[in-house]
Amino acid sequence: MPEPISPRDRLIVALDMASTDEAERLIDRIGDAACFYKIGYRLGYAGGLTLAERLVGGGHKVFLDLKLHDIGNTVEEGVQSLAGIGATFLTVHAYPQTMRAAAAGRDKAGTGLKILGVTVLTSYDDADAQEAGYALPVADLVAARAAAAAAIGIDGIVCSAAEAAQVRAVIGPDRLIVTPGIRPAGTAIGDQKRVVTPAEAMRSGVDHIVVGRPVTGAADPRDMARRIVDEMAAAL
Ligand SMILES: O=C(O)c1cc(=O)[nH]c(=O)n1[C@@H]1O[C@H](COP(=O)(O)O)[C@@H](O)[C@H]1O
Repeated sequence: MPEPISPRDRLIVALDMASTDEAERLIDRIGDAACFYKIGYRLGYAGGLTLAERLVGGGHKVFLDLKLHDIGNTVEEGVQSLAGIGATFLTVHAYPQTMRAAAAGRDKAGTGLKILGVTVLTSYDDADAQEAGYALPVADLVAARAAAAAAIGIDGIVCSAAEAAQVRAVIGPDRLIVTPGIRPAGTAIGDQKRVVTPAEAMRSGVDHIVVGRPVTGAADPRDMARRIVDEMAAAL
């Protein structure tokens, strides 16, 4: 069975900010209320990879959310380059060829970096999936991609907590489930469609939740991070 994860380690704050200065100011304000940060497109393309190394050096955990998807050789080599940063997680889109290449890059690098397969984005509902050419309902597509990820040896799955129970049944107890689309009660949903509260996510067997705007846009981000951690702790 996997090691127990503390409620604070379960919260991953998405640093979707325009600059590393802005991100570092937010991390200072949050203080010890969080220790795990996600760097995605916005910050990653604005100096975020250098910040990632600094954060790892300072004892934080980092999730590189770069959602790689390309020909196999490019993905494998990209993963090998990123593995040296010392991040805990890296995302790739959950297409079998892409996941096999990412697993090969991870294994060649041997740094302990874990690969997460992004199944179906939490901003998609069934109509969005249909528009993109998929006949399956989102939940079935998520389960199929999670099964492929597990068979390939991917370390964890990104999906909505709404599908966590179905995904857990497919991937077993040892792989991770990481869920964005988290909205504490009373916070704005924005462009997300498959949203779940922190407590519901814990009750459905999720390992980590990713929270961006509800924390980064809060009047008091430290207080919001603490409330989310407390809500998870009470639900576990
Ligand atoms: O891979 C991700 O992290 C991700 C996958 C997904 O399906 N949905 C999703 O929202 N994300 C990311 O999770 C974060 C959610 O941010 P908020 O909607 O502001 O909480 C963003 O940085 C997204 O890029």
